[in-house]
Amino acid sequence: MIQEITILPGRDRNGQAEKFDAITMRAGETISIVGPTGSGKTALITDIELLAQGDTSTGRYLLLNGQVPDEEMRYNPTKKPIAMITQNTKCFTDLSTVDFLTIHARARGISDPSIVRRTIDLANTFTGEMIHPEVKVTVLSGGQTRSLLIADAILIGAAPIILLDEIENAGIFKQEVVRLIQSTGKIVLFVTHDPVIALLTKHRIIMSNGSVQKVIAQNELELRAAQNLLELDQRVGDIREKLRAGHMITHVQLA
Ligand SMILES: Nc1ncnc2c1ncn2[C@@H]1O[C@H](COP(=O)(O)OP(=O)(O)OP(=O)(O)O)[C@@H](O)[C@H]1O
Repeated sequence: MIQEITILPGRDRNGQAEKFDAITMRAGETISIVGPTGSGKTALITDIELLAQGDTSTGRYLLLNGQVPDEEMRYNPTKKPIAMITQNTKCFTDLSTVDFLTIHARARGISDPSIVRRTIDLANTFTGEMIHPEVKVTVLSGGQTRSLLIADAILIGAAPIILLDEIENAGIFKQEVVRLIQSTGKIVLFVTHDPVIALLTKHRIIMSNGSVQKVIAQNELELRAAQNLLELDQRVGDIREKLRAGHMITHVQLA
């Protein structure tokens, strides 16, 4: 059982040693990774995905439960404790959504038949475009695919660590994702440019020039700011959904 994952420092893009001792993330924690374009966010999350052992461009090392992970954990997909979902993650299989989830649930030894419906229902709370159970996974939109895979990772997948790389950009209700994911007991990292996700996560890793600059813990003030931003974001989201559905906006909705 993975209780914690630790990042040990490597080098920045100029080859200088990173200035932190170790970052340990524990089960049930949400962490965002923020920073300007090109600051090394994807490189950091990729180090975690690969369970790097000084063998990537950053020279970082990863520990699981304080130990060097064994080769099986790194290279055997059935043992790997990490699921990564990016903007480019797609399902390549000629199956309907319901069949795809049924096979995954069977492979994971889950016998409760309601798991498939619950996973599709959960995915539909993350996306404004309803996923129909009989639709083929290959024809799902980008937002639907990410919603389905996140719901699948939460309810069916066994991976205790979930990495989400810039999921916010297409048709995803990200506040729902953060809210629901916080109660799963998993370690979840979001690479994000989105202030709502950044403020809702318990910790925030700040990147610059390929290195970790600091780690900020969520505080009361930021949590309140997040709530205000969330209300604003909700209103923007409502208007976005109306526009997507072809409606017109009245000044009352903008007030
Ligand atoms: N510590 C490092 N050492 C060497 N190269 C690095 C390091 N960190 C990042 N890089 C390289 O710098 C480039 C930009 O990094 P990366 O793609 O991770 O940035 P990003 O913050 O994810 O950017 P974006 O917001 O545009 O997605 C990549 O080619 C990456 O391999």
